[in-house]
Amino acid sequence: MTNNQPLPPLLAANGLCKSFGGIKAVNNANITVESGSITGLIGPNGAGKTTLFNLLSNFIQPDTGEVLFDGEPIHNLASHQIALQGMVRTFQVARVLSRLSVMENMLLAAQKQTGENFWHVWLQPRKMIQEERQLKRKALEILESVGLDKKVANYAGSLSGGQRKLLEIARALMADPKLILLDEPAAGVNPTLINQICQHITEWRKEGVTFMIIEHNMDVIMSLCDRVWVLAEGSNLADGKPEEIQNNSAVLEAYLGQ
Ligand SMILES: Nc1ncnc2c1ncn2[C@@H]1O[C@H](COP(=O)(O)OP(=O)(O)OP(=O)(O)O)[C@@H](O)[C@H]1O
Repeated sequence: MTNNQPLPPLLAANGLCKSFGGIKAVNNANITVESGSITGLIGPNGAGKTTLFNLLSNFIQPDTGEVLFDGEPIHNLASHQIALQGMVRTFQVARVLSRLSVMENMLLAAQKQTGENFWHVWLQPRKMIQEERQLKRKALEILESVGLDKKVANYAGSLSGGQRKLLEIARALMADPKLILLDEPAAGVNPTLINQICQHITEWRKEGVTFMIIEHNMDVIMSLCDRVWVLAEGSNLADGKPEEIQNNSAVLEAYLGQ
């Protein structure tokens, strides 16, 4: 039997609203992210992009509307449960644990470790040690792929801004995510490192990771994304392929009118 039904989106936001006092930061926003895509989210400063990310990851609760991840509502799930389901995020200012080493930052992000359970530490110490070894190997592989393998023993706080962003993305990958929400991965990063980050994102997508990216750097958006959503004043302004968005007069007006 053939099944020609299109796959449901990996992430869907329906009618999201969020106000802070009198400010409607997100106002009836609708977004979908297809599995396997690199999806962009752009808009002028203050358009509501980060607030929308916070809602998509249930970091904050919407006033109205719902978010479905893999077809399931996420409003009752805590951040770690959402990560276990396969959605992780990074922040505009990378949130690494400065006083821990790069490796410790990576290991903390790993999911489903036997060692997380107190009784397993007592009952299965060998299994725990094996798992830790495997996790370290995995962490090292990911760190190698982003060029941070020489820094494993360094404090995360000693990394440059760009390297912290790489560490944050590397850490997100430790959770074997289906979807990573990246908040301005190129902001404050030098052009060489931006190119590297873009190459890594393309590689990871080939390996099956879906991305949603907020970014002000239009070269990054245009070169990476399959589809771009545009927010203005908290609401959907446009969505489409990068070249369609580039030539959309309403989008140009929203940016130029800033
Ligand atoms: N916690 C908060 N309390 C009050 N107002 C907020 C809060 N968070 C966001 N806002 C307001 O909501 C609006 C949208 O902000 P948001 O940070 O989501 O925009 P953005 O598109 O991510 O902006 P930028 O591109 O400048 O980062 C802004 O007017 C902002 O001042």
